[in-house]
Amino acid sequence: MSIIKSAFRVLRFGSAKNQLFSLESKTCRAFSVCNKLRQDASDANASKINFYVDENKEKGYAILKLNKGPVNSLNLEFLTELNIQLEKFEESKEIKGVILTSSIPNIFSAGLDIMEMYQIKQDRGSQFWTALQETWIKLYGSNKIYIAAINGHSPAGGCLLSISCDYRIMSKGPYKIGLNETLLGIKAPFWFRDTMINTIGYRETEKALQLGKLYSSEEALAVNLVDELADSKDLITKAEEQMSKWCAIPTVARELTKSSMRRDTLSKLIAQREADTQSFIEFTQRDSIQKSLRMYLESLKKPKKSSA
Ligand SMILES: CCCCCCCCCC/C=C\CC(=O)SCCNC(=O)CCNC(=O)[C@H](O)C(C)(C)COP(=O)(O)OP(=O)(O)OC[C@H]1O[C@@H](n2cnc3c(N)ncnc32)[C@H](O)[C@@H]1OP(=O)(O)O
Repeated sequence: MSIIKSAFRVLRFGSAKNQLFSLESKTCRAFSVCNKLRQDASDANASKINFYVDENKEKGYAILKLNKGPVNSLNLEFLTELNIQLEKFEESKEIKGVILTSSIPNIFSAGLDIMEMYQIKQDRGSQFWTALQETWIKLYGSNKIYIAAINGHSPAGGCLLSISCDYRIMSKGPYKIGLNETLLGIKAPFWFRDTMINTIGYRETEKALQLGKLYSSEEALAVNLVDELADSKDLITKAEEQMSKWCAIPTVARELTKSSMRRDTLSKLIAQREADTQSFIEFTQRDSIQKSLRMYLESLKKPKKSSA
């Protein structure tokens, strides 16, 4: 059961009951829009393996490895598949927690697939944004323990995935993490911002978001964007050690505590999902934004200087 649902339970007889049930029904409507997409995604991607799941039911946790080459960029189909998997974890009685990592060396996730924002039709854009909202609500609102084992670069949407987890361990190395949206000419959505504030505090977020700052792993540790650094070869072992520690905490007390910390941030998006999607569509259709995205895409496609 998700944090949102348990929040409804806890407050069932309280004065917030009507407001929360209205939030829940809005959420359910938005989720049902995704049902057909889910079916399409599972049909279309039956032959592709965009992530691996390694479940250790004896120990009570799973390892989810993102595997969508070349850079785990998040497009509609990938997000839809991930949402199905997150739901399976949430419903599992055996799985208490999930280690989220990537099978692609040096890359955790390059964030949102920029092609989902560039010259995209309104319908697709709307489905894409709804799927992204759902991923965040499921991850940030999960009752399970999520530990991010960040094995490489984690910009923008990759950073959002990481900060939606409960604990972050990052590989030592020349990797970057942060919300760099302003460098693409766009403003980070309020729920990206709020998740960042909840992680590193207001002042640091204000600087980081305006500058589009990408932190090195050492800098990320210094501002609590990540909780721990590890040598690449030890990353998963360290994540498993941490997971055992979290799994040993009394479950209901931990879940209620997590829920109480995250409920307000989640409710803010849930109350205005449709308006947020409209803002995304309106914003990304602006000529100035399309121009910025085109320039950014071109800079990504430029041949890289040889290191030799
Ligand atoms: C009123 C307000 C309303 C709200 C408005 C909302 C507006 C939208 C808000 C959301 C915005 C942003 C969130 C995002 O996540 S945007 C994505 C940001 N990501 C990045 O900036 C990362 C870009 N990528 C990199 O920096 C590097 O690729 C890397 C991750 C460091 C890896 O480097 P590498 O050298 O190993 O690989 P590289 O050669 O660069 O890339 C390989 C190929 O992959 C393509 N690619 C990389 N990143 C992306 C991406 N994010 N989307 C799509 N494609 C990507 C790259 O172009 C290469 O392609 P090719 O092989 O040359 O064809």
